Amino acid sequence: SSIWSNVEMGPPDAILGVSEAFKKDKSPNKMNLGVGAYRDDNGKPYVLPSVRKAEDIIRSKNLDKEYLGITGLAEFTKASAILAFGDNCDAIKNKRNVTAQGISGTGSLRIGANFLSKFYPGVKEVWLPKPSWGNHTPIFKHAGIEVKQYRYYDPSTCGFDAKGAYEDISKIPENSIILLHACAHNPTGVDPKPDQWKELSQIIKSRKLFPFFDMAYQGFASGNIDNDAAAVRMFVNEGHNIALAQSYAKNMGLYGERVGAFTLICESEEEAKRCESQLKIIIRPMYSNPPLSGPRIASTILNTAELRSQWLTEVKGMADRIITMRSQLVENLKKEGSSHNWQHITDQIGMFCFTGLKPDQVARITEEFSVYLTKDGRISVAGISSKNNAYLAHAIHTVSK
Ligand SMILES: Cc1ncc(COP(=O)(O)O)c(CN[C@](O)(C(=O)O)[C@@H](O)C(=O)O)c1O
Repeated sequence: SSIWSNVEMGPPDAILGVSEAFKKDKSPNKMNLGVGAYRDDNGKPYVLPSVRKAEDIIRSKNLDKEYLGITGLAEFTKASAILAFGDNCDAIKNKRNVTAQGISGTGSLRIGANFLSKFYPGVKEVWLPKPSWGNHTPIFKHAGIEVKQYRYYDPSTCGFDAKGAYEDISKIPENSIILLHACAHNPTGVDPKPDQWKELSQIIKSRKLFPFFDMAYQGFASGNIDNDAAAVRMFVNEGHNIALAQSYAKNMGLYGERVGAFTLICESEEEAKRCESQLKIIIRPMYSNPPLSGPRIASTILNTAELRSQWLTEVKGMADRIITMRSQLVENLKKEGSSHNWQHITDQIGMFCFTGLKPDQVARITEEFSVYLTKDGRISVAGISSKNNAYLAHAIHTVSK
């Protein structure tokens, strides 16, 4: 028998597999509402003009292609920490942060998970919201951290299960790790309100839990980078020394450039230096040093005043288009005569909408209308345009009446 005869065919990725099926569909009305990637109102991928301008600036500098250091491009990681924590964050001013460039959000989560697996002195279990981004579980498991869940989503309201979350988090064993989506929760689009974040901060402090924030949509959720980072900043101000994974895939449209950062807020600059040295020892045998071109783009945008403000209008433009698609979809569902309450479609925020469609309704809408979405009923709102919004409303109404 051949050397790999024991290797079984694995299942397609729950999210990326939807795009593969979409590509095979010949229907002229097909809609890909699977992967969380922004499309403009013509359904086309969108390269931000500020990104194109940054590329022109970089090209004119004729830079070399030398290796970056293990923790990446310093002008990128410094700017990334300021974007996340704000200009007047004491922890950043006192250099209590270690910020390393990661391979987008996934890679930043992964080096963080590996660091925690090796050095976290508490309970090596991470508590994810139920449901969470599908990739969170294998990222932590592959790093040797067990995964548990706390109640987060209430199917009866398609909203935040505050009571359930508070109850479950109050029972998490002390010194465990808790993962929090900073904004635009994936897959539900449901975010706690500011007063609910305050309550979560209190409970998490009382249980001595270690907060690991995943911020993959800063600016993309509300259209405002400060609003979207409010929970992260409030936690740091309340004294939590958090970990943070950032992604620039969505808010700068740098998907395939793989631009991200991992931050650890430490007790002191001296502790940050020790943690940085160990983070480098983890990264070096993993991929040695991170990619060059993406962080140069992000750093040029973040560190060039007029490009930064142009970028802010562009990311708000993306957020606004998504918000418009949500309200148009609710309007069109009303026009279809749907008797359901679709308020959650506009209450939810960010890239995704948890429609509440059941697996059999998801199967039907794909089969009969070539609308592609994940089995859990999550749709990527960016896949909707003013041209196919009514079609989608008709399809949803037909399978849900
Ligand atoms: C909460 C969350 N965290 C991290 C990431 C990582 O993203 P990246 O490594 O590309 O920076 C995603 C992307 N999730 C998806 O948008 C999605 O759920 O469709 C998609 O890109 C994916 O990879 O699944 C995410 O939704």
